[in-house]
Amino acid sequence: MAEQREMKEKNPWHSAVVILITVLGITAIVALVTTAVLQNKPLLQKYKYGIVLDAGSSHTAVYIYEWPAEKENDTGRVHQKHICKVLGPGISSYSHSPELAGESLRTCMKQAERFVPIRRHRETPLYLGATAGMRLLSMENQNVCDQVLGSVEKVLRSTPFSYQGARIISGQEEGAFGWITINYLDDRLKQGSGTTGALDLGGASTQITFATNQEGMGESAENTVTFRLYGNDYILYTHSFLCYGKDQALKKTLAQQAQVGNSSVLDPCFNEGYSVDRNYSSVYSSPCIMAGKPLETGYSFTHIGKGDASQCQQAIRRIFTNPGCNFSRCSFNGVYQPPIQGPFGAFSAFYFVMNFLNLTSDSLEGTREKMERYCSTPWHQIKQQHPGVKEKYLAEYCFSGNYILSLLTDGYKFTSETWSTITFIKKISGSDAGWTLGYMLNLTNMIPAEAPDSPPLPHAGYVTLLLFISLVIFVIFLFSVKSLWPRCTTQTQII
Ligand SMILES: Nc1ccn([C@@H]2O[C@H](COP(=O)(O)OP(=O)(O)OP(=O)(O)O)[C@@H](O)[C@H]2O)c(=O)n1
Repeated sequence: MAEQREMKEKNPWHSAVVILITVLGITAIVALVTTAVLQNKPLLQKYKYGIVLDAGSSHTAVYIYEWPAEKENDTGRVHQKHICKVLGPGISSYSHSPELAGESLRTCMKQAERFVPIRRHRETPLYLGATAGMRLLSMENQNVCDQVLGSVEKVLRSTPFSYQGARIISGQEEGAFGWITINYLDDRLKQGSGTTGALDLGGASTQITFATNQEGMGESAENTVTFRLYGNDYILYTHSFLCYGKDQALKKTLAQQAQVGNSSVLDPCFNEGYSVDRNYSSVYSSPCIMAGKPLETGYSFTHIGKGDASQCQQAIRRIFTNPGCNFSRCSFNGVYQPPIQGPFGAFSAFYFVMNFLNLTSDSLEGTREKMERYCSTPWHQIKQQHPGVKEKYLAEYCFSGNYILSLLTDGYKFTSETWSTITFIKKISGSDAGWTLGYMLNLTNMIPAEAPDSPPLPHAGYVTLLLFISLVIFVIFLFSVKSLWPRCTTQTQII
């Protein structure tokens, strides 16, 4: 006790300073920890929304997208919240009663009102993009086409959303925005790493799009699209083949097998035992089949299945014309195509068909074999094996599988080696592969041309580092303070 008293007398501030430093230190640590915890606690996230209607040739789908309000430029942030499939056919099928085209959208638009919070309705952009069905209708009858667009516009304007327009998008846009969608969802754009090509098969058109090096792209300006995204330049090859979607390709194949006047058509692309009465006018009812269209198409015929995959592919090959290639290389119909550069994502009907036929992970040879087997299976057996599948789809799968084989190999020149670079996909990270997301990202400027500046550390890392460094400084400080009074401890220990 005497020594302690002696020490206090020697260092009158000792106890007070040590207590003060300890209190300040503890207070600082508590403050730092509290700040770190508060900064990192999950915030109540606010979301924004965008709606895109894909008015395709076979049907219309309404896509609702959602993204965190504060982080619009972060790759992969926008995701599909909901999809509503409009009942009935695509809007181009309402040419006889255009006003019903708009009416057909009402149910899905009501659904959209429920999926987007009311307070966001007014600011939610709403777009409609029509694809190949409307491209064909505009070729057939521009006036009716305008009436159909007017009818959908009227209904979309009556919704509480921010209507931004209904238009027919070009085949080039359809291809390029499909490419943006899959690469955005795969998080490849911000990384600036290699990209994935896009293969899209619809009912009335099909698109092929892939990034390629500059060499050779000067050959065909109409097949070139350039983008600068997140500070990276992309030169894309893209082509849309109108009339080569799978429904129009089926009509083309049937038309070139049918001879008007014949009462039956024996079709290798349909299963044996399949037999349906059709009218020739249904085959020729498209601007895609103008060539060879007879003046009188009022006859009917019986469409009979023969079930032969090899013969079917021969028939399909004849719809790809070969008028000569004016470029260094072509795909088909004299269209320029540089050497394919994979990997590729194949979506829409590419996926529906190959998924149904269980062909999403087979080699090219395996695919050919399975197609032979599928097509030679009698129709009654196919129906028995797939009782839940819509009969129209079921009947067409032999044709559709062979068409995909032929389009990819005879058309786009995929080989046994490059076949494995194709992945058949429906969704990526919960969002459908297709042009709609890319279209919205582009129109809302959500993908910047330059990479946004980002701090060197993420927020959580920054707070943790700050806390750690502060603790180290505090500990060093304590040790230094302790060493300022060596005699206190030494003297106490000696006694
Ligand atoms: N389960 C399904 C769903 C659709 N389909 C077929 O897939 C094609 C439709 O693909 P989609 O991408 O929806 O085409 P659309 O947008 O309607 O056509 P386009 O882009 O050419 O306008 C149609 O032939 C349809 O019969 C199919 O075979 N199986």
